[in-house]
Amino acid sequence: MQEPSDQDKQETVLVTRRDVLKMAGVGAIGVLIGSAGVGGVLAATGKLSPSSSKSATAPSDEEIVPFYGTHQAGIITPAQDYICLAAFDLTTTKLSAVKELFQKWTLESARMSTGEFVGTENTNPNIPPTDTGEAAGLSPSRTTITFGVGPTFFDHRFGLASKRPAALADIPPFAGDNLRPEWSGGDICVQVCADDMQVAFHAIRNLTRLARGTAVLRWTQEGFQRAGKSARTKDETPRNLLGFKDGTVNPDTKDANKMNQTVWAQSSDGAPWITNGSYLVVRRIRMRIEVWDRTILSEQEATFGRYRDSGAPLGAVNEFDKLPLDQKDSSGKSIIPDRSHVRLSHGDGSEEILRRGYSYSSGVDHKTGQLDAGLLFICYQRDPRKQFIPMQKRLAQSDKLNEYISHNGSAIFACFAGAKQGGYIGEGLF
Ligand SMILES: C=CC1=C(C)c2cc3[nH]c(cc4nc(cc5[nH]c(cc1n2)c(C)c5CCC(=O)O)C(CCC(=O)O)=C4C)c(C)c3C=C
Ligand SMILES: [Fe+2]
Repeated sequence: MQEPSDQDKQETVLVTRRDVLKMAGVGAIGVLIGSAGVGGVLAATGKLSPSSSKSATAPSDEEIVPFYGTHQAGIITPAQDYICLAAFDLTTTKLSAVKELFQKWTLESARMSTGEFVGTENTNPNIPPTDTGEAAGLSPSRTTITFGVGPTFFDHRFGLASKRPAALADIPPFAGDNLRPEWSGGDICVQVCADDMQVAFHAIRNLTRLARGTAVLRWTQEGFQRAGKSARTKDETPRNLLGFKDGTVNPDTKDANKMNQTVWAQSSDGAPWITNGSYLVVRRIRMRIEVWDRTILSEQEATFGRYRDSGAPLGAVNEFDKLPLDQKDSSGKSIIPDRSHVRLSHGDGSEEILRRGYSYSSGVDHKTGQLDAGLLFICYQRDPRKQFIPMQKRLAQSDKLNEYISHNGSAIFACFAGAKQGGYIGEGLF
């Protein structure tokens, strides 16, 4: 049999999305998609037989990350290639409106995660389409949409002050911070990750549209990790914009006990509604790329405490070797320098965070003519007071890397537990 051409494959997916539209008029779409997914819709429309719904032309299981579950997707999910991170401020003072927003966001996020359109009405010529359309024909791309609320969510406006968890601490100022309000804070955050930037953008755009009258965007930041297709090996650690492998040491997301110890908030932690959720800390960290590029290799490696090429710790051979923190050279100096990034971030090893960062490049800083590029540092944890905050305090004080970076955005959010089908994100709080 002749292999379908790329054009054929695209056509089939386009048909999928048009079929979804047509079926919306029948009113059975939610039930159908809830139980069968997009492949089921295709099958029901006769465009694909059920057995072919996992073919190259229909979204396969690998392209869909389930939205519903005990935990929100997008936290321990293996990182996708792209991120669109958005912080919103609420413009309403009615808690009922906030609750409705989360209900709408939940339903539509679940749909977008399977590659469906937002809403049901896209063909009536007399009204604007409910979906903005730019993701038509695109795969679900492992989209995950993750929601959280910041400390300001618990101020006087909604009567929720008593529900603010102690772990949702204000991030204290750190030495050298250069924070800007336009990249900091927010009542709500929405993290969209996907293997296609257009799909991620589509999600943020449509969620913003749904929030009209209730919340407005405060800031957004897009980021990238690497292009999945261009990575030589799927499991290779991605490199940051300073050229080093970044993400080598991270708690094992497949180890459920470890995740309960380090990432997921527990019922014993004090705020029932956040149980099975997690705390997100975001820092927008600009890199002084031009200065770094004039720095000799041995100094770059001493800055991180790792070799650039292999990613191995200085004094070791392989990327995943243990840090030889006690090893000294002939003059008695530590092989992993005292002020190196890995030594300081590692500390005594008792504080661990789940890093899920992305590189960003946001054009030129017109004041200096230099690139505004760096790391959108993202980490998840069970309690930032015991994890991110003490770690960043050490780094801010002495990290050699500080010569080459500047933290210009900061935010913290309590990310809800996952939702059950029929429920909604944030249900325990409202
Ligand atoms: C407060 C937490 C951290 C910030 C902020 C941070 C910024 C930052 N990191 C890199 C690059 C690398 N980080 C690496 C390791 C590493 N970093 C942190 C924490 C923060 N980093 C931790 C906990 C670790 C692991 C420490 C350990 O136990 O070994 C590495 C080495 C490779 C790796 O393990 O990923 C690199 C490279 C940049 C560029 C940056 C700010 C721009
Ligand atoms: Fe780091």
